[in-house]
Amino acid sequence: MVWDNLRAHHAATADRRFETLLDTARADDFSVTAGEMRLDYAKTNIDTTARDLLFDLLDQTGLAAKRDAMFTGAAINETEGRAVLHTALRNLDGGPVMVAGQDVMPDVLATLARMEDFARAVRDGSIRGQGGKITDVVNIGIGGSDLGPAMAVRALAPYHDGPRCHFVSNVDPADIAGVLRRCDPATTLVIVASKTFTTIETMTNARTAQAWMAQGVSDTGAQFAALSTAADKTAAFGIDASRVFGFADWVGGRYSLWGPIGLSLMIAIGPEAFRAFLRGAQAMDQHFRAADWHENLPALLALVGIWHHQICGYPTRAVLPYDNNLNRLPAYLQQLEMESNGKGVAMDGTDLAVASGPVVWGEPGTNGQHAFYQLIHQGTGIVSCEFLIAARGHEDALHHQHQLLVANCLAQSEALMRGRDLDSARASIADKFTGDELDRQARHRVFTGNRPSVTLAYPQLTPFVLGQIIALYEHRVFVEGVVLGLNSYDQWGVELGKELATALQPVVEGRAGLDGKDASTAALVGFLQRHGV
Ligand SMILES: O=P(O)(O)OC[C@H]1O[C@](O)(CO)[C@@H](O)[C@@H]1O
Repeated sequence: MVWDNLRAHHAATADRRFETLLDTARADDFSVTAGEMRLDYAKTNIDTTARDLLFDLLDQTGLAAKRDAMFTGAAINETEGRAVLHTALRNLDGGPVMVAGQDVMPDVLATLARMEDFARAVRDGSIRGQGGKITDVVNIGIGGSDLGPAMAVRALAPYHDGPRCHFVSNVDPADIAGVLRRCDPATTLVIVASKTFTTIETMTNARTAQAWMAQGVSDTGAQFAALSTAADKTAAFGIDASRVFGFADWVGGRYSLWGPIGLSLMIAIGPEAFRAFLRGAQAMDQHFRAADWHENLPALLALVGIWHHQICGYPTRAVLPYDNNLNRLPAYLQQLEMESNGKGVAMDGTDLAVASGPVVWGEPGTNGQHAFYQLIHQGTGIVSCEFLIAARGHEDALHHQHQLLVANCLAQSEALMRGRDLDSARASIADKFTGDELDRQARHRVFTGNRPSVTLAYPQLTPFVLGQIIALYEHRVFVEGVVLGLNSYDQWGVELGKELATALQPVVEGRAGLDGKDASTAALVGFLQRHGV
């Protein structure tokens, strides 16, 4: 019923120019400030009727109760029978969080303290490589065991005062070979990051790194650490328990940056800055739990997303950070959002009644402006855009460049909204063309406008603010998942490809025949074999 009402309201208002709604009152009403961040969603076609209906969706799905169930350790990941408690990893005050009758916080805080001791020792040289102080850290992991720390180390580059950090994820040997070539085994720490410690890409790369390390040092294990839930497997790999940082199955891979998977980040920026990062996320958790939906950043961001994708039917969402250090954020959010909400089956096993989550993509501004913004402004489809912008960068001496960056960010959302009509297009080139040619040329310069965007603004990309931003997106994914009625915390959709790859490996290597393979795959294997695979 609410969905129908939303669709009907969209149909009735779709042709309206939403710019006409915009005045000072709307700019204030359709933006929310929480902590240090401001989310502006005034440049959308959402009006108060649409917004009220969207709030009805939240009530209809019982969001408040489901949110509380998540924070208090209920097994809301129903297909795997697990709690979802990445929030416990940043519960720095240590108030009890119960899972199956047991408080998980003592273990969480003890692991955090062990990570801090380890990170400090690597940073100050009391844990050394066999050739001296650790100069390089190589994190080997994939998916959530890579994207989070890789994104955050990049994002917090201005705070990076520890050893160099490298990230190896792809099973393509070009990835690890390129990194190891730049490192000295005698002063490198290899961190094998894998929740399961079975992921074939990670384990293959870890063995390659082990062999590389053996060429340079006598005790390879002494320069390895592991981040995993599987203590038996890390021991079998030869990593001493004192260098293994474990976590529980209630931390999903794509939500794991806050705990041991964040070790490379902690080594890079130091334990104090890492705590500030956790505190930022914790502040967002507290906001999400306490704020009324009208003032609730994650809820509002989720509702804007639902309006644009499930109601308006815009197929993709572009994340456009005007913050170069967030250049891995779109990739990080691709996993967070698409692995969480890219599902066609509802929690109860029935087909999803509405569209699953959107395609998420993006690049930092201003680079994207000179690449794909053409389509965003004049393509036949509409892309909902999400801009991120800091008031200040970290390059004080170049603040004028930062101001130019800000101007570009604001100009884009304005251009998307306003567009340029035929008359102004004509006027802009009236000195160059006349008659029919003027008309023809002018049409190419028309921007339809009326294209929506939201802007997330913050003072500066500090560890605290980054923590807030990432937790905001995590909770947005949660809200969207609840409203869509699916389980955001499993990822069965990645399994089939893994199984088939395992079966195809001996075929590719020529140790097994092509029996049962389809004609296209067989022909491709044949081509690659003839060319030396
Ligand atoms: O940390 P692991 O167990 O190696 O898994 C890596 C990634 O693989 C996935 O399970 C998907 O294949 C992700 O969800 C996860 O982040």
